[in-house]
Amino acid sequence: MSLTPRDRLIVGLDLPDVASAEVVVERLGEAVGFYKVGYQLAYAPGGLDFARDLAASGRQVFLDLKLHDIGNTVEKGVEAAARLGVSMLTVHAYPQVMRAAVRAAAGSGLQILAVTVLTSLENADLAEMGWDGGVEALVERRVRQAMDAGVGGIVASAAEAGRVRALAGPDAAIVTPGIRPAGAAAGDQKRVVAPAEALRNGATHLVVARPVVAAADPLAAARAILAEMEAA
Ligand SMILES: O=C(O)c1cc(=O)[nH]c(=O)n1[C@@H]1O[C@H](COP(=O)(O)O)[C@@H](O)[C@H]1O
Repeated sequence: MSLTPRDRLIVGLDLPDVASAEVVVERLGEAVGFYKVGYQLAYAPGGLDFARDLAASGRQVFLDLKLHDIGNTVEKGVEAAARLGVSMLTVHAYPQVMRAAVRAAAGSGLQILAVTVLTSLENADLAEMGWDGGVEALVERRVRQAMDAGVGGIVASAAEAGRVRALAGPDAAIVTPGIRPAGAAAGDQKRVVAPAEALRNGATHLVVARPVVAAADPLAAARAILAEMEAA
């Protein structure tokens, strides 16, 4: 079954509290059916209950907690997240972490996504962290390790989506943040790609937060992105 732009657009609810998130979800109405709840909202009072209720209301929810801890802690955390009824959960793409997450999610319907190299990083940032091989080589290494661990989806920049597809095979989800429509401010993102180009590169899902939730008219912003995706 082929996915529509509406199935592929994930709006990041990077907002300070549940009340603000409810306003945005209400305004976006039927136009958007897939939301991401990340640090800011998840750690706000009621944030995880909101994620659970949003999933129960029929929306798909991507819980973006980017777990990275010892295996036992990751396992227990993933088991608890699976009980919220969300569709996707991120972990950092370290082999031990990914294996623990995949083990814990087995049979639950929760898809584990491996965050390869954050879209806010470029080669100089990786060198500062002790990796001199550059972004592409590190993404490739982590995609291979993610597939070995049995992870179902990859988070990377859409700039690397073609390479990710070649390594991850036909079934993996390729979830790409750092999406910027023409003219939108990059902010702290360094590896940015426009919506249509991201799809052409092979991304299965586009994660967009500020260009929608910080827009004066979030519905108009989301519709413009969906139209661009439709034209891809
Ligand atoms: O895992 C993520 O969702 C993620 C991974 C990554 O490499 N880069 C990245 O920006 N994200 C998230 O995607 C969203 C992008 O937000 P905007 O830059 O406002 O569109 C944020 O909520 C980030 O936490």
